[in-house]
Amino acid sequence: MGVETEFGITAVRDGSPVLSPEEVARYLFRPVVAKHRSSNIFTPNASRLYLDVGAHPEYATAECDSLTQLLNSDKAGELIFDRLAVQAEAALERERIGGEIYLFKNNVDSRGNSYGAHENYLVGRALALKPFSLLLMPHLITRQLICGAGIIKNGRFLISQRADQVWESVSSATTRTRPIVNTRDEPHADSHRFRRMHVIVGDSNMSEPTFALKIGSTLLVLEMLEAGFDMPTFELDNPIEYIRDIAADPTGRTELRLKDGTTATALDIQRETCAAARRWLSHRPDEGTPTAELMGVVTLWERVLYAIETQDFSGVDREVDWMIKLRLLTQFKERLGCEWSHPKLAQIDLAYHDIRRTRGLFYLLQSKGLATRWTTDEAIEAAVSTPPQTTRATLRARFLAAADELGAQVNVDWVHLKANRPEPRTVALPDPFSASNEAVDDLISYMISHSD
Ligand SMILES: Nc1ncnc2c1ncn2[C@@H]1O[C@H](COP(=O)(O)OP(=O)(O)OP(=O)(O)O)[C@@H](O)[C@H]1O
Ligand SMILES: [Mg+2]
Repeated sequence: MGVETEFGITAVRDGSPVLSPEEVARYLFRPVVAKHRSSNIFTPNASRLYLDVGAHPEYATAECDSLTQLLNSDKAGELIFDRLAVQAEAALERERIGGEIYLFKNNVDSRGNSYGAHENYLVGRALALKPFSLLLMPHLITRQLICGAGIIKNGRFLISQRADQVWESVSSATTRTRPIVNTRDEPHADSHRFRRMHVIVGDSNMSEPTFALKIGSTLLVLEMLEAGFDMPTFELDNPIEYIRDIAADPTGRTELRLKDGTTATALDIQRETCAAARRWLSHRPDEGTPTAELMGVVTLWERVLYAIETQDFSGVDREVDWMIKLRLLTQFKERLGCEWSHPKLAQIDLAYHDIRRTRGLFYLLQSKGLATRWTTDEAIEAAVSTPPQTTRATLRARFLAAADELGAQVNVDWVHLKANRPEPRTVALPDPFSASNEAVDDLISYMISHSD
């Protein structure tokens, strides 16, 4: 699995923006470009940092094979960017521009532009992607109840940011029509054995337990579908039609029409999916994400659905992003006696996603114990410099570290490691689960023996 996150960026001095977001992003990437002569690189933890044209710096985690490992890598990306932001602030200061840099881990900017949080799940090649994606669809459109990040939009509170931004269920395009599952066939692995399921409907999460719910629940559904486990199938008439209605309804009571003429609510779909996942736990092979970890996911999932059913969020409003945010916003709304459209509330909504640990509202809540943890600062810090040890990411990291030490010229992508000198030599890593490889050892020896 891997998660790609695009960030919003701005620099502010004396309350007003300085420089365009594109320019701020270039300041952010300056040390990266100085070292690598590129703004598209792999980091020592084997993840990818990327600045496309435009203003949304992206971090794509290394390949992970368990949930908490993935969470740590994702959170490490925030730290990597935050540290670059601190360096960029110093550069702005030196150049007498000044200002503080803000990086937002959200999905919609103040002008309504949307940017993504993409989830990648490896599945077997034997599955036909389109029917499989359709089976996954009921979960993907209703899971916002458990893992939405919340947003104020057009004078009301919605539970998900991305729900408003997708227009199709399954397709190969990412920008034109924005499908929920992207079928572009780029497995970044042996294409005879594997597929990469690219899910682009999720919100970026600040809360650790919410991230665990988003990834963990989807992983469990994928596992059940791949294993042919007996789970409820909801054949929706037109899934995409409902995604926005569900986002606007924190009660989960939105009724969805099924192909057989009956209806089910979003909450029904979540409850039955979660119940199947609970049963699956005692059948699944205990590999990849440990069953004990997924047990924690299912237990939280059940608690969140119960809170939605009873409309008493108090038991989980430190764990689910949209509930944490709703609670905070409601306090301010009552204090101000204002409508949802009040600009102060929009400001709070945005500040929730500020990744600076000492400034962002989410992190201030977390430091006060008002947002529960799933992992630890130590584990996240370790993931800044250390790759996942159980996937090919560890080979990439070793190769990059050796090249860095030797000053050797190399090129790397998800599948390939290439030493450029004296003669170009490439090693392919088509199996993401393979964490040792003699050819990589040989390639490193080759670099060592030809270093000056
Ligand atoms: N075989 C695989 N199965 C699942 N995930 C994978 C696999 N190989 C790589 N990944 C993950 O997929 C993500 C790829 O990120 P990247 O941003 O490079 O994706 P992309 O969709 O190919 O490209 P782009 O964002 O440039 O369109 C990473 O998080 C990586 O860990
Ligand atoms: Mg990407």
